[in-house]
Amino acid sequence: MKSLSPLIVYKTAPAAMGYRALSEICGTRILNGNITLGDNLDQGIQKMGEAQPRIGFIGAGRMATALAAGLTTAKITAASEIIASDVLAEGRQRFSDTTGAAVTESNADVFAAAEIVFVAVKPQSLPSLLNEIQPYIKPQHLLISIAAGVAMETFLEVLGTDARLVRVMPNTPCLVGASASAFSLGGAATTEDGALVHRLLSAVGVAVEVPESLLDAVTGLSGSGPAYGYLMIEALSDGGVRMGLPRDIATTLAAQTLLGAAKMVLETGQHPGALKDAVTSPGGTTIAGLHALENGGFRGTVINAVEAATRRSQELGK
Ligand SMILES: NC(=O)C1=CN([C@@H]2O[C@H](COP(=O)(O)OP(=O)(O)OC[C@H]3O[C@@H](n4cnc5c(N)ncnc54)[C@H](OP(=O)(O)O)[C@@H]3O)[C@@H](O)[C@H]2O)C=CC1
Ligand SMILES: O=C(O)[C@@H]1CCC=N1
Repeated sequence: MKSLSPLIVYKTAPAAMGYRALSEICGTRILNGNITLGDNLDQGIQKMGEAQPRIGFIGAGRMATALAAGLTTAKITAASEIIASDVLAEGRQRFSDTTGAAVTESNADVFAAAEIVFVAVKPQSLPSLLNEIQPYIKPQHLLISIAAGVAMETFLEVLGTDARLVRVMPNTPCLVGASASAFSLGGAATTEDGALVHRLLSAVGVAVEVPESLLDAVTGLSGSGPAYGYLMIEALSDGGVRMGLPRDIATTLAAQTLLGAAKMVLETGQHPGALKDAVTSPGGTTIAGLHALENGGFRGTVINAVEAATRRSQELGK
């Protein structure tokens, strides 16, 4: 048996996976604050080197929780390989209850334990946060900002252009493996970093790389978009209730109808207009409903929504 401090294990493990992962492989006991590892330490360290680096979240709010839960459900990483910090006790509690992962009050703990660090605080909290975390960022860290609107230039002004930085705009359906994300590489991020981010995001949905100049538009469309979808589902359900359907049946039919329409677009590759035409019989029910939507300015309203959210994203970065 060998006895090592947690720090030594971190330094020994090639991918800094953390001693909990190593302990799962080797079998350990904790004695007087030291970890006692089994004889198969070398084998354990080798397995850790082949595995996914540990993932940290600064800010354990709604988006971080959805991402962490989605990643563990997708089995891209284990809950034991995730750590999150938050200034709010209730945020930490919700994160650990939902994901089973470790939480801490200390942002420094996250950088000590993880190689991939998601910055998941609100854009307004970023200026002070960046100054706080600047000393913790080492060459082994890959930083992933999910903050709406905040350009990578703002990060790099504080952190230096040597920082490996990726900006991502995810959305909350990553919780159920159905997110739509876009990302851009910045700073000293490598193509391997881009491949890693693509792999993580693809595990919880669809991921595309775009120039950073398009990320505000992505925010206005898919970052905020789940809320537009929920509004549409709620409104459809209200319509069904108005026409006499029980609420639970109306909501199920509304949600499944939008899910089905989305799958038809993604899986048939047909234009949404052609799919709409296939539902619309001459003189039938659908054209009556579509006419009412067009009279209400449906398309213009949705376009305005994406434009307004994009403009707000641009403002948040200033
Ligand atoms: N929610 C969404 O659907 C999406 C959100 N995003 C982006 O993700 C980021 C997080 O959003 P969301 O999860 O909704 O926000 P939340 O407010 O739910 O989570 C952020 C958490 O970080 C905490 N926090 C603030 N400052 C610090 C700090 N210095 N150290 C540690 N924790 C801190 C906040 O506490 P406190 O409340 O006290 O500030 C809060 O608990 C935002 O930048 C947003 O633009 C991107 C895509 C979609
Ligand atoms: O509302 C917001 O600002 C965040 C960014 C995208 C979705 N939610």
